[in-house]
Amino acid sequence: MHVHVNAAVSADGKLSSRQREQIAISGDEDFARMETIRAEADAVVVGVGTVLTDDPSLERHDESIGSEPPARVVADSRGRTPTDADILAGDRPTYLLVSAAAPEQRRRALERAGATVVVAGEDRVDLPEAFDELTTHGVSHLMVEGGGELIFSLFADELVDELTVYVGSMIIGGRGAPTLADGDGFVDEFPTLKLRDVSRLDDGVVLAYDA
Ligand SMILES: NC(=O)C1=CN([C@@H]2O[C@H](COP(=O)(O)OP(=O)(O)OC[C@H]3O[C@@H](n4cnc5c(N)ncnc54)[C@H](O)[C@@H]3O)[C@@H](O)[C@H]2O)C=CC1
Ligand SMILES: Nc1nc(O)c(N)c(N[C@@H]2O[C@H](COP(=O)(O)O)[C@@H](O)[C@H]2O)n1
Repeated sequence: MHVHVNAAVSADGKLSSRQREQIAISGDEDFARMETIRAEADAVVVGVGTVLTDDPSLERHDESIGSEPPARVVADSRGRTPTDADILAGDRPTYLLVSAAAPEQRRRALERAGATVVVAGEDRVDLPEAFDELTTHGVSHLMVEGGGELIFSLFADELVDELTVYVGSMIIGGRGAPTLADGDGFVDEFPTLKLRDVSRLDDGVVLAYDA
């Protein structure tokens, strides 16, 4: 499976503010670029932290791009996704990746709301195992939109093939504000990237890396 992480950060590396509400860091051109990456993907994944704060639809907003809208995926160890979340609306498949710690009642509620529940891992979603399961559902190109906890785990599990980051011209600040890769952080054996391209967009830059 090809895994492409795409996100937007402020000039000081934040995904959002300490209040964790959604902030438009991207301008119109970068949101359009994000749409083209969504259109190339078989599925788009976010962590449940992003579902709880942003309630994204992961819709293709511009229907002229691409043919088949991507499926939606949430990494959600305990099945905390609300059953009325936008990510469950409509007919496209939604895969809820949960761990064995997700209460049976929550799993059933999410299935009733239309999700396909994939169990992988004991206490936390085992991402390599869950992604293997997604390939059996036809997902060979996966876009990751965030947030920082999920992105860190993907680097820790060496699952990332490609990273594109829009760096917007604003400062958000705050030691508790999410960054591109949060989690426990690396103290050695830092993942290294190969810079492939740098381009100006809106009032910022897009950095494209191979991982
Ligand atoms: N600027 C941007 O491009 C984007 C910004 N965001 C922002 O990111 C913030 C949310 O990010 P986070 O709080 O970091 O949450 P997150 O979206 O990364 O979700 C983390 C949650 O995912 C679940 N999870 C299951 N298995 C996991 C695993 N193996 N590794 C890691 N997590 C796993 C856990 O319940 C964990 O708490 C929000 O403020 C949102 O607005 C989110 C997406 C894009
Ligand atoms: N690429 C990007 N730039 C920003 O400035 C952002 N705030 C985000 N946030 C993420 O975009 C997604 C929006 O989803 P919907 O269009 O509502 O489906 C979602 O993943 C946000 O967290 N991204």
